[in-house]
Amino acid sequence: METGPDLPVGECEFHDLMSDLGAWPPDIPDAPVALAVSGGADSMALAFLARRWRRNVVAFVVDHALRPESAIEARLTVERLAAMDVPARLLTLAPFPKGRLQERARQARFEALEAACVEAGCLDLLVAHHAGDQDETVWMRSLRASGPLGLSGIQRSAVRGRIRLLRPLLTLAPSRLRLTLQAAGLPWIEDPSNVNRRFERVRWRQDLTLQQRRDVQTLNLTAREESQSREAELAENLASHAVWHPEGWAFLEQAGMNEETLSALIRLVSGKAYRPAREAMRLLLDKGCGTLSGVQLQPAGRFGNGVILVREERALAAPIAARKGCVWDGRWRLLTHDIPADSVIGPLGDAVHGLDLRRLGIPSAAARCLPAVWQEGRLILWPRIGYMSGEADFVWASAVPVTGENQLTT
Ligand SMILES: Nc1ncnc2c1ncn2[C@@H]1O[C@H](COP(=O)(O)OP(=O)(O)OP(=O)(O)O)[C@@H](O)[C@H]1O
Repeated sequence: METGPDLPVGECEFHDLMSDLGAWPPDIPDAPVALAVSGGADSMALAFLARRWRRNVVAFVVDHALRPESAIEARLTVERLAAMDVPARLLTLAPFPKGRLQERARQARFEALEAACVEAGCLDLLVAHHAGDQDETVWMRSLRASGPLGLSGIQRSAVRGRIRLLRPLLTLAPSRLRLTLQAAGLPWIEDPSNVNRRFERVRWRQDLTLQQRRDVQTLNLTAREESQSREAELAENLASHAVWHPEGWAFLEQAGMNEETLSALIRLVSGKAYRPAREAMRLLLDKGCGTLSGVQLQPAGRFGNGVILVREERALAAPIAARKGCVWDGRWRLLTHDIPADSVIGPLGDAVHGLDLRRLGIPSAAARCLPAVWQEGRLILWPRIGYMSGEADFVWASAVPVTGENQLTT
């Protein structure tokens, strides 16, 4: 976090922060930049600054519908944004199942924001994490003995699903965001959970001393340097020794086998957002084959001198109702229109016996986990993926790219 004088964030300063994030396409109505705005001070300041930086922005306000007053607050935020000349859309979430509420709410919020961005033609979504959030995150991860990747903290830029998440305020102290709004005479909503000490983050927010914040910033800087060089090594190793196949499996040459590469490929093939635990990863590497995180590692056999990584059939998600745009098993998005009602997306499974897998060059275990459209237990649409000429278009839709998480230096 900066230690300079507490001043409102200026227009030029914000311009520079946005330029640091890369080149921006023209400021045209067809490609607005999206803003995630909760109505709190941080994201309202983001909206204020972003609108002065660019004409064409669009804000999305998510109502989680978890508290009785949330609908009123969300509408108020939409009105406040409109008064700032920021067009805003309200996204109200459907009720979600009980348990792991915070995690589920975050996931559902992201899915709604991503879908809204795609619909509005936005490639980039700005969120309002700031330097305080970064300190607390890194501090909590250090308490859990995270490695360099964890300690490198919240990323300033990250590809998530179909959009890029950008955090232009990540180096700014939250006090400066409030000052920015105060100087402009703009209101915001105080969320009571932001001061509820039941949450670990809130306790650290209130209790971290200045010295602890400084220490954690140093830790963060070192970790980021280290993960950037690891990331470069990983990219090089992948480029030299790994092959990604569009049917959702990977080949890794023996010469490229190491913990970092395997762990990145396992995350990719599993479709999950997180890498496997380090200890389990090491055990798997020692054994050279086995299953981890819903991925099966096996000798490559006819595919070459190395291993292949395929999705583990037993770990597949249950079938889901087939609708255009939906994602099954965290990996495959269905793009086809005109899907019969009451059909589901599920694995090809035994139906692979109807395929010439040798000619297609797909391991049987990988083919069994490919998506297909089923109706009353009958396969009605084969997948059209890679070299397979089926009728249903599926595209790979895992949440996180295999590498490139630390592509920006901050
Ligand atoms: N309900 C929401 N609608 C839209 N965007 C949201 C919502 N909640 C959070 N965000 C976005 O995600 C970022 C991080 O979320 P987090 O929960 O840490 O923020 P917050 O404390 O709830 O809100 P704020 O950052 O606005 O004070 C926010 O800065 C905002 O950009």
